Amino acid sequence: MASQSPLYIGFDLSTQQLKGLVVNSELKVEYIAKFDFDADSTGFSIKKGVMVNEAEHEVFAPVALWLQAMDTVLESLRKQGLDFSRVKGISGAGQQHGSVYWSADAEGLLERLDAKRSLEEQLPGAFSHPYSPNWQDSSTQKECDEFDVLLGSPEQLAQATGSKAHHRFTGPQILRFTRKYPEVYQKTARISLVSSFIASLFLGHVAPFDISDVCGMNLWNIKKGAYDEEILNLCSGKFDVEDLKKKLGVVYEDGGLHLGQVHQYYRERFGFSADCTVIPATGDNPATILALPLRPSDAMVSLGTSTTFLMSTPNYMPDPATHFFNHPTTAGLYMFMLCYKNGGLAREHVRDAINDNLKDTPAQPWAHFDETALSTPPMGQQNPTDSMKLGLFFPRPEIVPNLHAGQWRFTYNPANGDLTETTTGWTTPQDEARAIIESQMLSLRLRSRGLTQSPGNGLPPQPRRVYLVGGGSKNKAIAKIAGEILGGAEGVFKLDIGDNACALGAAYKAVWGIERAEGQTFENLIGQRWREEEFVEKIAEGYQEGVFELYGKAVEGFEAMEKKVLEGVARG
Ligand SMILES: Nc1ncnc2c1ncn2[C@@H]1O[C@H](COP(=O)(O)OP(=O)(O)O)[C@@H](O)[C@H]1O
Ligand SMILES: O=C(CO)[C@@H](O)[C@H](O)COP(=O)(O)O
Repeated sequence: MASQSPLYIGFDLSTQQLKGLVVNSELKVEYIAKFDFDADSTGFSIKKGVMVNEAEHEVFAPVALWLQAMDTVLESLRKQGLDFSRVKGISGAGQQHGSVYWSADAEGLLERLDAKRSLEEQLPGAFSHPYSPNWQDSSTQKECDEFDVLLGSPEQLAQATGSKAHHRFTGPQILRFTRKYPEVYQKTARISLVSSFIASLFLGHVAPFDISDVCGMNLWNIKKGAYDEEILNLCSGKFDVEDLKKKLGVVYEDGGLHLGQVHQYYRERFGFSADCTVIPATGDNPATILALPLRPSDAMVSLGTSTTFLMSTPNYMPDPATHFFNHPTTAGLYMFMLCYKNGGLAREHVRDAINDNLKDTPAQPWAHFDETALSTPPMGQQNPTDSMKLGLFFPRPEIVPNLHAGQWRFTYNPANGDLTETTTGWTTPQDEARAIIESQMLSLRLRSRGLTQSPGNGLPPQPRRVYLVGGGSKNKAIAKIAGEILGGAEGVFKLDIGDNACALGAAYKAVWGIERAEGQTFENLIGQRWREEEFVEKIAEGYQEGVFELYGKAVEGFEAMEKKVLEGVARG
């Protein structure tokens, strides 16, 4: 007899793909389906999941693409044999900050979904605007300046909302939308985040924002646990602030809240049962920290399209250089985050340059990149007295630090502090394989050092463990260099489910939302069911005496290099 034990689905709607991942109550993965936006979609002029308007620094994605993806992922799960009637809970993870603009017809269209037709066929009329601004967008400098001065300074905005103003954050994006598309804004009935958009599809009506993902808007006052009225007032532009509040909707504190039963459409079309419950979907980064029982001393590095550095902490210490979010499940905890726009795609540029230079693209496209990175000594120093090679590699405008696109190469002598912008001594592109990984990891170490402590035994401050997740976590060369720079008293680890961490975290959120006992925390429930030896794998050494300290010196040079580049840009 077929098993009737419960199953839970986590969707991950990220920049380049939609995944659906199904786990059982024992946290074991049973099914995975993936829709790659570039490779699998039809009818959209996208590249790497997005469209670009260079003239205005806009980056956006067609919402209908995500409907096509959802139709296909559900079909694929059906074809794999998933018995949807066993699914008791659905949650999701959405690329953060993106906004979806629903029309006045949306609620009716969602409510009346016809099981004989796909979502893509039925929902185009549900959107007042066909595109969702993407987190890589940098069109909102003017709006960010207005947000940053509103409460007095970027520091004060960060105190209130967890972050200073950022181009991609939804508040500045909405303000720009009111200016660029005033008529469309007026006709917009509701605004969703990508996370609440996923929940809305399954509920059959517009879902509330999630308590963690709402912190990616620059609108939510984290300490007050409410929208910041003054900021909302700015965000509504020339329009009525009360109307904006209606568009945004209420926010509930409980990340495991039962939002409602899955809509009839999914029962009829796929065979979901009537007691399948929708749990709030959260951001892809908050969902990533739910993929394991993360301890405050651990760090996660997500190597997706963006690179992000994540920690779970009870200390709310906002700073304009970093982000704090409410923890997606546990009141009193926060997620600390650094986010880099030039992550996976910037590494791919160097990878492609190396393959072009060798006139060879191997079946495993990263093979030459990895070999080159590993055969280059730390910071390109053939001898300890050589200068270190340090660089910044930003094919797109960067978030950390806020810099325009460009490449900068330096040499740094730690003995006398001599720092020179030069390409002399650099062999391009070979030296860049190691240099780009080092550049990304040194920036993480520089900006997270205030949060790390000594793990004991006289070791310098560093994470207990570094977990790598996202597409790049498959790469052992990156893992090795990450361990040398970031440390990790116990080593560098990756999850057994490879690059599906955020879909997994979303599925675990659904397990917790449905199966938790009264008052049981996420950490407690997942911790009890967690099988360390099955679920994680050590992929590289962490702390190595000597090289960690050498990179400590490189951090000083890296900090000085960034300062010099920023000063140069400010001078024009
Ligand atoms: N073997 C590999 N080595 C390094 N990077 C990789 C490898 N495989 C995939 N990637 C990177 O992973 C990125 C996609 O990561 P993923 O987490 O799936 O993306 P997202 O969640 O942002 O849509 C790609 O841009 C690619 O650069
Ligand atoms: O903007 C951020 C976080 O602030 C990005 O991390 C997005 O959330 C997209 O993530 P990926 O598609 O790279 O996973």
